[in-house]
Parts: sequence; structure tokens; C-alpha cells
Amino acid sequence: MENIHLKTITQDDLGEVTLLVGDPGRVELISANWDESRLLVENREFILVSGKWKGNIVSICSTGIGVGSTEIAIIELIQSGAKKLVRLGGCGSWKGDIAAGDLLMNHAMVRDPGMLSAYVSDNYPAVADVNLLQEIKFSAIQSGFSVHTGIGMTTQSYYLGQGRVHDIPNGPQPNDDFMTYWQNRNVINAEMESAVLFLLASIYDIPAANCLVVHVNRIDDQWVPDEKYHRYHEKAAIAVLNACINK
Ligand SMILES: O=P(O)(O)O[C@H]1O[C@H](CO)[C@@H](O)[C@H]1O
Ligand SMILES: O=c1cc[nH]c(=O)[nH]1
Repeated sequence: MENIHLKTITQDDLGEVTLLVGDPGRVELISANWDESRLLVENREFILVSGKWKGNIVSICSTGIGVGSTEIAIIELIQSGAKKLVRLGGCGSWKGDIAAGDLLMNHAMVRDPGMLSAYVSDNYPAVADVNLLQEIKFSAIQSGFSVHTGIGMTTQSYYLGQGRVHDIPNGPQPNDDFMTYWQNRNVINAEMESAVLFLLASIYDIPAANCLVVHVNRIDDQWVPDEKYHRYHEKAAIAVLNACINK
């Protein structure tokens, strides 16, 4: 089937694993460390590069932020032959002892009601491939990261939907109990794409996982400085690729 957004990929272009990043700028940051790289698509928020890592063909594609653009990227990548997908993204930690700069992997995501209900009803779980998760976790620990696992939350809204205040005059403000409710049920982080990946990959029956750099700890509002944040993404990408090609 011809792609509407990732127009210029062919069935032979994608490697053993395709990394998914929200930020288009992260594609160049990460693929610059590969032995070879080739730009395949540059359209709107979607930048797709394939190249070689330790002799193996691997790929990386940006999804943009949120459900809509991520659904497009994932559907078009899978119909172009993507075999394995790992979201290498950022998230906010909702737990005091998961620090900014740590790595976090989710085996399951809470999601907003109705998210992707065009594909499947809300009682279908948004879950990672457990074997892939374990392999990446092992590789990331070996590379020196503190790695946490647990249930996360994928939201459709960054501000109110993640319990942040905004300045809409007389607008709805976050309910103080929102984060507490989920923290009390051991939800450890929030971001905006992983559930889309987990749902679609499960429906297509291809392995998928996430590997998230904690950008901010929401308890103490500690952010990773930009330069360090980029270095952590580069290092996390290497750990993910090593896990995915050592098979
Ligand atoms: O850094 P990325 O991968 O985009 O991930 C996180 O950052 C964005 C919000 O700033 C959302 O996309 C969220 O999921
Ligand atoms: O708190 C955060 C940080 C990064 N990305 C999110 O979606 N939320």
C-alpha cells in the first residue's frame, strides 16, 4: 500500500529495528553516530533515516508529539516493512526516587478513554513486548543507566492532561487529586506516544517497547539541562540498538 506521508520509503529501506523519537531533531543527533546514514523522508514532522550500526541496517523516524502524528508514522512504517519498533522518547517521572536523567521503561500504559478506539475497544491493554523490554533493560543497565520499570501513562494533553497549570483566564485548573490518584496506583511516569505504539504493534503482532529518558521529575520539578539531555538520548539509543542487533 502506498504511504500518504512517508511517501518515499520502499519495502527494502527499513532495518531490523526502527527507533521512534518524538523530536525530529533527535533523528540527526542519533543517526550521526552510525557508520552510515541515508535520509529517506523529510515531510512535516516526519524525518526518517536508515543506516548501519555495527554492520546491521537500522532506522530511525520522528513521530512528532501525540496520538495523531504517531499513529500515522507507525501505520506507515509497519506497512512499509518495519519489523520491530522502539520508542526512544522523553517523559516526566511521577515518583520521587526516579530522577531526571534516569531511564524508564514501561511494560504497560494507562491511556485516556477513547484513545485509538477506532482500532480497538478501551479494554484492550496497551502493553510492551516483555522479551524486548528485558533485552533493552539489560543493555541499558550495562551501559551505566539507572533503569526503572513500571506502568506509565500516555496522555493526549501535555498541560491539563498531565496535571499542569496553565494561564487560561477562568479556565479549568488541574484537579489536585489527579496525579495523586495515579501515583497511589503506581503509575510512575507520563508521556504522549507509547500507548499508541503498544496498541498498534500488538494489533499487528510485531514487537515494540519504549525506552524513555526522564526529562523532568514532577515531584521536585528538576529538569535535565538541554546538553545533558541530548547526550542521554544518544547513549540510550546505543543501548537500544545493541540490544536489538545482538540477537
Ligand atoms: O521527547 P518526545 O519523544 O517527544 O516525548 C515527550 O516530549 C513531548 C512533550 O514535550 C511528548 O512527545 C512526550 O511524549
Ligand atoms: O512531563 C513530561 C515530560 C516530557 N514529556 C511529557 O509528556 N511530559
